[in-house]
Amino acid sequence: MSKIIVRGGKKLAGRVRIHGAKNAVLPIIAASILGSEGVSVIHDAPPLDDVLVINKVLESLGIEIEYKNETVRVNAQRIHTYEASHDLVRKMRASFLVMGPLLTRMGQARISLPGGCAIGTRPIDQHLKGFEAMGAEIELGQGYIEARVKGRLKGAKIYLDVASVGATENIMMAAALAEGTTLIENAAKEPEIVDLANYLNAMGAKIRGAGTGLIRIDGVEQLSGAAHTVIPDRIEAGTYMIAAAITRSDLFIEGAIADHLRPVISKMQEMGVQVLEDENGLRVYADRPLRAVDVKTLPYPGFPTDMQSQMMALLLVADGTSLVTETVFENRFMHVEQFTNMNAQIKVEGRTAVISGGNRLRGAKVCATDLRAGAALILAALVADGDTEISGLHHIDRGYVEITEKLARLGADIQRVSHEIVELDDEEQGASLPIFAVQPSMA
Ligand SMILES: CC(=O)N[C@H]1[C@@H](OP(=O)(O)OP(=O)(O)OC[C@H]2O[C@@H](n3ccc(=O)[nH]c3=O)[C@H](O)[C@@H]2O)O[C@H](CO)[C@@H](O)[C@@H]1O
Ligand SMILES: C=C(OP(=O)(O)O)C(=O)O
Repeated sequence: MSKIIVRGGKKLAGRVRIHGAKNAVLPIIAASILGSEGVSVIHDAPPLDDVLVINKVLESLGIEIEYKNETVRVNAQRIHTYEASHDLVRKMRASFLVMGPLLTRMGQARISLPGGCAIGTRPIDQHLKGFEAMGAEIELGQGYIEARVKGRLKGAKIYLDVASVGATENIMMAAALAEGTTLIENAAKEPEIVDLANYLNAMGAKIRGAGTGLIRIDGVEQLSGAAHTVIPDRIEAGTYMIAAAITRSDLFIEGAIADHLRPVISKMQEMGVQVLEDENGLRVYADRPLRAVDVKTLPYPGFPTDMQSQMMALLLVADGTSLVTETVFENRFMHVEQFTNMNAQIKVEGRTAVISGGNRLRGAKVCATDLRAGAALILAALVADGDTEISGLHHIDRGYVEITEKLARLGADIQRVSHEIVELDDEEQGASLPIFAVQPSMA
């Protein structure tokens, strides 16, 4: 078992490079399934566990994948099966994004029910409603979903009951090879949807309106592999913006796109954080006391749910009482209990957390209960008194490239240690003792 140990109290300084967006690259790799000619070359694919999983899902379908130097090459000319391996799909919710591409390309897809962070029930009814509207027959088996269509999917008008990111992406990919025109109404507007549409259009698709609530897809008969560079990760960028503010430091967040971060920038400015926009990124510094603010998560362009826990960490050090309301996922306050272990004062009332800022945070043993909760605990630990030990790192590894090394390079006192069993010989003790070994830093 690995842990991150942070000794709080250090100022940070310097530049941090933002990697490609996890939530953009996963659907883009899934969309590569659609390319029946040529090869796709996807640049700025971040080295994350989730990227390795989606690559393996494609490999298990018989697709050729090569992943080197943050570039994924996908040759999907031949596909051997329409069934995605259960072991891989259960590891990551985004694996379900292969359903739309497989169904439209092969006429059939069989996928296990997806896993993912335990932040809510996360149904897939809107994805299935879209496929059915396009003529697919859906069968729900024990632990899997099978979809079939005779001939090609047919374009349809699909109104999403919730502006789901995944459903918009899955339906957009399925519709790209459907016969006729598909309209997605109440579509999600996230930048990752736009990135996916740009990639699909580079493959030969005809998609307009991505980034608005109405997306029009004119189906084509064939798509080919294409080159694409993934957008920078707005959630990773937002996390480092908060690292700058919470430690009262001055950081340059290289590659951050201000337009993708409007709600985060404006909330931080409302708190008194300085954010300066530059064509190469954002400079963020905090040189005055921080004010409490209220935050409500919403679909884009609202405040992102994936930044809620990190923002809560920042509100813990602000003067006054803040309200954080989570409207996207019904179970995304698991970090509250962990923050409380660090001496934070938070009360949860339904979907709202009431945060009494200004309590001195104390180092503690805490656990990352999901990906962003893990990042938020690291942020709080940067300013806590004493040492904080964070476990549950498999969550953090899904979405942050070298977070320990990046923060250490900026000046944080942070290290990752792995728990190993070391055999001592008879003379020493005659027993196995666990020790913590510091992993070699990439810094
Ligand atoms: C890999 C990826 O891109 N993950 C992101 C994606 O997840 P994901 O695509 O799973 O999130 P959705 O936008 O689909 O979910 C939003 C809300 O819609 C509900 N819903 C969704 C689908 C459906 O068929 N029925 C339904 O009711 C969900 O339960 C949730 O309450 O968007 C979320 C919301 O910005 C982010 O937190 C995740 O980081
Ligand atoms: C919830 C997240 O990811 P996923 O949808 O892959 O679980 C996230 O990126 O914060």
